[in-house]
Amino acid sequence: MEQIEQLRQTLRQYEYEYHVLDNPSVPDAEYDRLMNELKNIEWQHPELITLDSPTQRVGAKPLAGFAQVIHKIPMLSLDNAFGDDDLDGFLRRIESYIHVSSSQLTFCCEPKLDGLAVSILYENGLLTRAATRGDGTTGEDITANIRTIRNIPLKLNTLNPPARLEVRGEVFMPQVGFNELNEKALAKGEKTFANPRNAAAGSLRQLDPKITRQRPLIFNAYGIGVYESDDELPNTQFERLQWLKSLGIPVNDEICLAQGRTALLAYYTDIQTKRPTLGYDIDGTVLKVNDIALQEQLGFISRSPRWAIAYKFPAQEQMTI
Ligand SMILES: Cc1ccc(Cn2cc(C(N)=O)ccc2=O)c(C)c1
Repeated sequence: MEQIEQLRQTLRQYEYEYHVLDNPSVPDAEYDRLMNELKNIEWQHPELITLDSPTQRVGAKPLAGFAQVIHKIPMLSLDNAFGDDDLDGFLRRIESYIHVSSSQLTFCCEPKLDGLAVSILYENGLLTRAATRGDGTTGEDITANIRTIRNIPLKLNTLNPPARLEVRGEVFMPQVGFNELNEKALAKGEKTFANPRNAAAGSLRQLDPKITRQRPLIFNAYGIGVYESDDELPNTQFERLQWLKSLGIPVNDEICLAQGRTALLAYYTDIQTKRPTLGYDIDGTVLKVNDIALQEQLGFISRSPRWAIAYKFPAQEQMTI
């Protein structure tokens, strides 16, 4: 591999360690030195610049507007009729539909991140397009802004990438970053955001990626949309998320498997207990039937899946300031 690609791969590895594993192997100054070295080489030889170079995270100029993106596979939102249902209603519907006791069913359980759902498309391993959920069918093209989020890889960490992989997940802003952003905005007499979710939404809807780049945004994947490859995907939700992780895509650390009602309640309670210490806003948990074939058999009730609910916490009493 030629020297410049070796340098890029090293920088990708350092970014992965720092932004995804939160465990850098080199000091910031060393990363900075190598990044400046790459920038100099590309400055002298612009013809060598590639879409997936670590230097290509910030778009050149602000957009005039956002193009529309049609989602081939609708992006569902769990906040609908059956979304935040009670657990027993959810389990009963499954049992009566596929005649299996819920005590025999394994669920993939994850925290319900309070951010913005996005779709990120990788073609032959390169990040080529990203979009908001929008109304589930039509979203906005926010590729330039998504490329600035440091824990989102511009290139998948695999020697044989799928022809097409659409990664779905949540972009959110940690509470510390949110508070710092609002303090800075106050100091500059700019508008502040009501909560981290609004701050994340506002940051992704910036027409200038240089502004988005300065916002402390984090991405966590929770699913797969379009997939085109000679290889099959794993058969369960949990294994698919592990596979995404192996490609360098960040997945939340609180995701676990639980079998049966008691284990589901234990997960729900565990996350509720952890909630104040996570460092980011969540508004409950998302419980999904783990087996993909079962998910497909269960399908959807009108627009909401029979195989998943957002099992949310009681609304928190509003802060009185
Ligand atoms: C000057 C400078 C450069 C880089 C960083 C943060 N950081 C560090 C690494 C690293 N150590 O592998 C990788 C990516 C990255 O973004 C800071 C805070 C300041």
